[in-house]
Amino acid sequence: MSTRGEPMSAEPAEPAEPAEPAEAAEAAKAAEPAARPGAGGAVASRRVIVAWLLSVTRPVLPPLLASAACRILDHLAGVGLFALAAHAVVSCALELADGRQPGALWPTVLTMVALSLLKAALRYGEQFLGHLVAFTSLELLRAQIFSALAPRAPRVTVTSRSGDLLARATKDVDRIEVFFAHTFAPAVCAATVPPAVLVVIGASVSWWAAGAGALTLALAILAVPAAGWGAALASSRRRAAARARLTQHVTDSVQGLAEVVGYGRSAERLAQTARLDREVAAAGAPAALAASLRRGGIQLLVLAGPVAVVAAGADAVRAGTAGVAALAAAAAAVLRMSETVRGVEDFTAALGDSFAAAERVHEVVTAPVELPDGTMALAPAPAHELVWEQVTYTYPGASRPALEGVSLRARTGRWTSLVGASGSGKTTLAQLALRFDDPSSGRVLVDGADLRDLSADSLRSEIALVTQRSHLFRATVAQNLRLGAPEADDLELEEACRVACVHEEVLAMEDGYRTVVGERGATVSGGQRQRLALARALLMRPSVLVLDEFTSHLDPALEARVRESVRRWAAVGRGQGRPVTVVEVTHRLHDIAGSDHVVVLDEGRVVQEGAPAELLVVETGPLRRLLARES
Ligand SMILES: Nc1ncnc2c1ncn2[C@@H]1O[C@H](COP(=O)(O)OP(=O)(O)OP(=O)(O)O)[C@@H](O)[C@H]1O
Repeated sequence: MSTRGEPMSAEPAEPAEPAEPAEAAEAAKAAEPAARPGAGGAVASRRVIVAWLLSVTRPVLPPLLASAACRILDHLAGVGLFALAAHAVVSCALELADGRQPGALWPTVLTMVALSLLKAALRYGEQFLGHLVAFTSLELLRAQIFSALAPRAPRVTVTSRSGDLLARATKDVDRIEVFFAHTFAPAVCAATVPPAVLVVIGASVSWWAAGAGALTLALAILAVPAAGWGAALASSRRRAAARARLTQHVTDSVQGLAEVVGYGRSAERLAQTARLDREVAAAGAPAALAASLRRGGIQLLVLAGPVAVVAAGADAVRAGTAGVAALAAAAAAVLRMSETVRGVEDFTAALGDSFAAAERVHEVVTAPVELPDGTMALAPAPAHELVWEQVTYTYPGASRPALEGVSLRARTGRWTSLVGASGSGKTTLAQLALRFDDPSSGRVLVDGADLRDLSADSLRSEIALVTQRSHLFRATVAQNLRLGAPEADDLELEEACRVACVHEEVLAMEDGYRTVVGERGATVSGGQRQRLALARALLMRPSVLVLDEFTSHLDPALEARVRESVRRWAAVGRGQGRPVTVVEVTHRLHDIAGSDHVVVLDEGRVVQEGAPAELLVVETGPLRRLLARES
């Protein structure tokens, strides 16, 4: 429990400079590209990232190509407009200077109007198709993230920070939009429009003028954007990691709002948020500086381009092989290609962020599945036997095992209670039965089959887990109940709620079973949430029910009612005349009298087990010590 005066998180209270070791370690951990399974493996090379992003766009390749084609034609139309205008103006000026009446301008004006309309349509087409590609690709990316997380669930929730995963699935994915919407088409355009225009200039005006234009454009498109790219990418990576820490902190603060306010820590949390905000800004400063320098350099080259074209093409005019108006049109065309250059500059400035985000998402998508699904299906049965055989388990990153050499048996159709002091390993043992993770050594068996060999789907359709903190979604009561049994009808819903002793309370809610429970079940009481979670599990008609402190929020009278009701339900089970297997984790020792078998755990080991009647008469020993502590 946090007490006044101590900071609540690993992040220190203000002042934060210099960073404390704990904070530095935390920051380094967050900056690590692939700390845990939620993150993944090592950072992939840029080529791999680009290939992966392009592979994501495969289903949207036609609109992507169409968008690039629209941009190319749009830019060519822009160049044509500028060249036409420059040609017309200089021709008129020359004719006036010679004392002649300028020729009719309306064909030029009409052509320019037509080009402008075409340009507008092409621009709209490029934007529309580009964003269609981007949003479809982002949708595909999010689907990739969730399908990558699904086989790692629920382990990923044990080993990864939810705020970090949230940042990867939302903000990082959004940042990749730049790659899809603003990179491919500008890059293709920059690679095609200038060469095409320069060839026309070379053939119709002067190859020297074309060469001068090519030099300035090549420097503006290739050399300057590449300068400082490595440093900018490193800065973007640091900023992405800093943003993830900020998201983690804000998520934590919002989820723990009651504690933050209740313990008077609002100012401290705000100060920590402000510090993390400053870290984000500081991490991104080098990238911003590089972007400003690039912009200045490109601007200079873009303006130098027409001057260089005129200087290099002057000889052709003097030699009479090119006209002044044509040279002016060439200079205007090169000036107009600043739009093409700007496209490259824009995506270069944002690409660092986009790449850093893509790397973080790629880590999630390509992280190895640490719990490969088994191929055998667990055959449905009225009940199953669970066996933990010499199980040792250490949480990722933990220095000592939570369980050490635990062997125990939860017999078919019996009620087994796991008791022990806080931290003795009861929950870990229960979670291993649903394969939240694999034991570091030893095996967990269902009816003799190793969980590693069984498919997760078949396992989870037979075994249901009710925890003390079961999650309710922001959905109706009925939708929450149907999570594991979508086909259950209303009568079955009501029956499950009756067994969980919550039916009357649901009926009393504003819209009964259609009442929307707030995010994380915020609009129902802790006890109601527990009983709804119990009803949800019962609705699945499991043959093994794992109950982890499932009555911890209930008052003694209600708890006794619920327990009695669940015992009656368990005795009938799936209605095949045989009781289901129940494994219960409990602190409440007065409950164990109704169990068939009691296992006492201490510091990750089994220290006593037997029928309650045998254990309760023993005058000394672990259970007696626990009972003494309780009274
Ligand atoms: N995600 C985790 N990462 C690292 N260590 C963990 C994690 N979850 C639990 N532990 C540690 O594993 C040990 C066993 O925890 P477990 O939750 O299984 O105990 P428990 O007997 O169920 O405790 P309680 O009765 O308080 O719920 C404890 O030392 C705990 O600190």
